[in-house]
Amino acid sequence: MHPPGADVVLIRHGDVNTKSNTVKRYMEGLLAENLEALLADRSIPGDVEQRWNRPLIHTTEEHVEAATAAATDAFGVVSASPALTTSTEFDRIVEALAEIARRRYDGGTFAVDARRADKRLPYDSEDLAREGGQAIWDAVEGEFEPEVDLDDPDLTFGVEVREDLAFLYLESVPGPGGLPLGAQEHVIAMVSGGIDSPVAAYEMMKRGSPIVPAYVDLGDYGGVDHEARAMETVRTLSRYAPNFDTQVYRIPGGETVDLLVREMEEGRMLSLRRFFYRAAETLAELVDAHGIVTGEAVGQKSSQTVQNLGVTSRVTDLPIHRPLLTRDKQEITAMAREIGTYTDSTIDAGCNRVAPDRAETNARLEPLLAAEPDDLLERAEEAARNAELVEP
Ligand SMILES: Nc1ncnc2c1ncn2[C@@H]1O[C@H](COP(=O)(O)OP(=O)(O)OP(=O)(O)O)[C@@H](O)[C@H]1O
Repeated sequence: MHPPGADVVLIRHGDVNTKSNTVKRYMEGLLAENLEALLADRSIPGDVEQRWNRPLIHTTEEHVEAATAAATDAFGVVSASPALTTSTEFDRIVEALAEIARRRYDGGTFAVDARRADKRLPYDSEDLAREGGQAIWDAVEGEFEPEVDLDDPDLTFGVEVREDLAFLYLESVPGPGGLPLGAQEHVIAMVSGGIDSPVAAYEMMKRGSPIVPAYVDLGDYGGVDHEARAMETVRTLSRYAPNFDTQVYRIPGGETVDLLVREMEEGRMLSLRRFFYRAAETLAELVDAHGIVTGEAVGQKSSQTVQNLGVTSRVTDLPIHRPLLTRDKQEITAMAREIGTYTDSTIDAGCNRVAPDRAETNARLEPLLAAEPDDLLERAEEAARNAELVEP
């Protein structure tokens, strides 16, 4: 809910503030660029201004909620508030609080949360909270019995006074937090048609790494539905990163999967993982990416036991980032719903169809290498070099 006449979105960042001044300025610049791109992509009119130590979006009341929603999709943003700008004059702020109360406060408890950045102003935040609170009380008293609750109010009147402007707001909408996209180097995001991998990719984006999505075409074991689902999730992720390229590298894996199914039983899934990781490593070299991200979690599948992750990971020197490593499926599913990548389609395709009846859970490297096709890794490297770049 925004105050009547709201004309600005106040944006707060968190981890960016822990950086040195030079790094902070750089990251704030990235955040401003990303915010501009999000607004443009969604056709929301608004100007991003880099003021004090945080960005503002100047817009109109008609667009202030949409601009707030766009801002809280930007990585690095901890929260955003649609706000009304006033002068820093004490009486003007108090009067504006009373006006907001008349229009927006219709029962329950309230509190005033006032902050003053400029200590040279002739009043302090306690003066604002006291006089502002009284003005709010007086404004609504004829309609209902107002009540103050400083611990857990139903409605908080936020006031932030800066050097030459004050901002009044009624809510702080949470954003993802993290760091602005582009603050870290690219990583290869292994995306399947499943629930987990898009969430894992999102988590890396949240820490500032743009993704290079890679999908391994599993031939008859994948299929158009499987691929379509992977592409759809990448499209959803790209909405968070409109100024970054999210075309997908489709890596041909059908023939290798057929070979593994024909020639291997227990260790099949582990050799398939080794194929995936080596292909991702080769692709990373080609596109200058610096890591691989997957949706794996300890114990979620037989290929994801601690031993098996240990054995399969040795095929690459690149770090394999697994942001979901310790998460429960329920938690991952809830997150997928929140970021919009969840699909409840239950097509039986992908790695599940490749899995043998009796899968290895406690692999050792030497027997696995002895059992898998001799040219598995050459196949992976070649597949990555032959990857096709497709629009998601
Ligand atoms: N066809 C594929 N193309 C690219 N990466 C894949 C593919 N299949 C699996 N992966 C990667 O390997 C990880 C583990 O594979 P797993 O068999 O658990 O996938 P899934 O259950 O089909 O999908 P998800 O893990 O996304 O829910 C995935 O999270 C993903 O990062």
